[in-house]
Amino acid sequence: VRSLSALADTQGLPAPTPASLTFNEAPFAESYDVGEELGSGQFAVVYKVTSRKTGEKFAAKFIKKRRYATSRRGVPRAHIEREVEVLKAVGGHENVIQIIDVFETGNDVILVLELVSGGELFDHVCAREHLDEAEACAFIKQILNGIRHLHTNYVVHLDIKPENLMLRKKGETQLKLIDFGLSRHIYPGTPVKDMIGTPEFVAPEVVNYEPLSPATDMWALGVVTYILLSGVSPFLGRNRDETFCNITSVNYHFSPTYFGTTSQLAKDFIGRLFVKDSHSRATVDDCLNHPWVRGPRAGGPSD
Ligand SMILES: COc1cc(-c2ccc3ncc(-c4cccc([C@@H](O)NCCN(C)C)c4)n3n2)ccc1O
Repeated sequence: VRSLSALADTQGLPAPTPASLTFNEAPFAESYDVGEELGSGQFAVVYKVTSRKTGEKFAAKFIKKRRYATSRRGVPRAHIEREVEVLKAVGGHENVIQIIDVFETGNDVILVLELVSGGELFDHVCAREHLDEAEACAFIKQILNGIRHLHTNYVVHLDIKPENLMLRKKGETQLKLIDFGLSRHIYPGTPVKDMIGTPEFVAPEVVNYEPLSPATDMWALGVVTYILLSGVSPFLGRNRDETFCNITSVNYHFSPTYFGTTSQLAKDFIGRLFVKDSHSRATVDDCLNHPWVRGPRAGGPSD
């Protein structure tokens, strides 16, 4: 049996990184001063930090390590290593957050990341209720470029939603995809199944515990597009079960109340993503070539 690396070489796939990663064990406090808390999740806290050497500002995501295999607290090391591997594989794209360094302490793994200060796209949309088509299309094009970079590197994000899309700077429109905590490498021919993601954004294959793929991200992009244009969520029900039922039955509508002035092209773009069969769903390249995205007055209503 050839090694995974040799097999990867013949298929032109990126060679898998070694079984386990080692992280910088130099004291974090020797390199960075910790500033304000920016936000927190179930097992992670994000702080603004300052390089003691250069004075440059970064974000530092402190991920609580799971101490025992039987514990429900903290993140298993394999999941942390997977997130670091993915971030290293996709860094360097203008629409994807860049990892700078990784440290490890007794309780945490600390990801040092480029700092973005423009806030979440979610808040930007909420402040306006919804966006006009040209602004929504401009954001969607950036997200598509970021997703194309991921998918070209066999990475699937698996948690695309407005909260995980942040504006690089206040008053600017450049977006960065963050939070790769659920992301993973998925190679052709290696089925991956998992029940993960945020309910209102997950694709039918997630609900049905069927193989995940880059198409799973494309469904979520359809939900993001629908929300940017209308301010409402297409499949959200009164509870989780109703939401899942709406998703598996592809039960959505373009209500005139919210889509009365939306172009047919925009609705067609969304419709190509809300396709139950993941193999028939539009790919990131199909979307980048869609007339709504590429149109003569790209981003403006074209009908
Ligand atoms: C790489 O993974 C992540 C990166 C970041 C990240 C990276 C750069 C950066 N600059 C500023 C911030 C920031 C600013 C305010 C709040 C938060 C965060 O706690 N909430 C972001 C969205 N949330 C739903 C993940 C993060 N971040 N957050 C946040 C969560 C992650 O899981």
